[in-house]
Amino acid sequence: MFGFSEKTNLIERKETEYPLQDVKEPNLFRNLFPYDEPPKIAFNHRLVPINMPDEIWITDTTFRDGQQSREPYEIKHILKIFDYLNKLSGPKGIVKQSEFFLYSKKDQDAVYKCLEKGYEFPEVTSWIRASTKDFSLVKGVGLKETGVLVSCSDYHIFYKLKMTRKQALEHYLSIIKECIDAGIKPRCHLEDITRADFYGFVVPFVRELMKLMEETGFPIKIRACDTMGYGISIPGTALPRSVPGIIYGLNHHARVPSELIEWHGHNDFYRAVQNSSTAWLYGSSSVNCSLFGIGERTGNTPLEAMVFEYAQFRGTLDGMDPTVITEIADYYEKEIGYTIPPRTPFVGKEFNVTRAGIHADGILKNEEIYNIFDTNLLLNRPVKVSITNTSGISGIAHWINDYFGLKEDQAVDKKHPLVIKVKEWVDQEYEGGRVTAIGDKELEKIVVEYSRKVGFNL
Ligand SMILES: CC(C)C(=O)C(=O)O
Repeated sequence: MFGFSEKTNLIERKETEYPLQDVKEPNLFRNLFPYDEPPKIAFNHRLVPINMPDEIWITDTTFRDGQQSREPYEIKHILKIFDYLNKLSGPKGIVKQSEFFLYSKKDQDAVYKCLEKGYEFPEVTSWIRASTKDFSLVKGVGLKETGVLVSCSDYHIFYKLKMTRKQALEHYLSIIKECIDAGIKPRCHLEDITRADFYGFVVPFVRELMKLMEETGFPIKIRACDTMGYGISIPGTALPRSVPGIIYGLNHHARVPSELIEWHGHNDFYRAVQNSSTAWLYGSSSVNCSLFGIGERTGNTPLEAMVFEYAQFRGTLDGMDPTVITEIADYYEKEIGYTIPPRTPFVGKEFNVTRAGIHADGILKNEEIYNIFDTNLLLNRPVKVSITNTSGISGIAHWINDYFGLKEDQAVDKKHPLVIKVKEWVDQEYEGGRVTAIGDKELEKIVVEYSRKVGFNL
């Protein structure tokens, strides 16, 4: 790992108490969330130290948050995706866990079948309604950990639960105790933490959870859920929106060790990836993601993005095989029927496709000029040039070489008669009013036709 020294997660400090502030009226942070205007970002210029844990990892919510936002996967899909996650995770298990619903017989069957595979990673965990019956269900299925919803903003406490903060805190504690009594490790999903009163509710509540952890010896995970995507990663922003502030505060004021902190982000303001990286950087070991970011509304943090964030932070993929990401994308498109938006980083059809002639010219000289990394090696996706009116003669030469696999002596350059003929055809198309890109199959036909005319063997 670069630039981060060995350290303990919890620094020595004097005990500071954060009593619960049992307010009469909800604190809706109207200065930040006026509702009839876009939300606001406030700065208090407080900087907290970067504190990346010695171990970081990814957890998966494809089958929970991911599935709740789309039509359910068939069991065969779940099993195949689970295989892929295992393969991607590598021997070190960087994709550590995956969470599953247990509501229906189908959900439970999927869990049993994934467990039968006997994989160490990802570990199967559950997501349940917090009730005695559901805790015994988790136990019965043989899972060790479950997610429990403990919504923490006043939006949820006052308006959804219709409770006071004190009532909510007591209610949540009793549920978590029940979970522990049932012998299951709780993972507390602090829903809507980026709109919650951090010192008035979150810290006092999480302190109680940490006391319970000390008393019972049961690890209690704290998942910080940025339910509406309001989190801000910029240093010096004020709580409750500050991701560095939330992670630092959980770690140092609520005393949660890094390995028990997890960030769960949403992408409503395009910040999911950045916020998850920030969570890692400021002391959360775990970031919760879903494949292709499929999740409620605008989605979650894309898991594949965090594979590459991991590699960039750590300087190594640590055994993860990123070519599996391409296999998963193909599987989603061909077998599940999900269309990945073409410009999606790492997986969209166009993510490493260039159209502009000037870029194609660069690629022809040396592909590193316009490719983010060796996408062929790391993702099994060679850099591509797609032909339009702006592709130019170099773009056409690159397309022909790539499409027909022409290498070295065989490769055509921009002076080749075939390339010149095809370029004339492309120009005529656009001069004639064409506005669409030229598809691979269409161009293949034209190239084959002109190769005969110029006597070039493809
Ligand atoms: C339902 C909760 C836990 C969640 O997924 C979120 O807050 O985004």
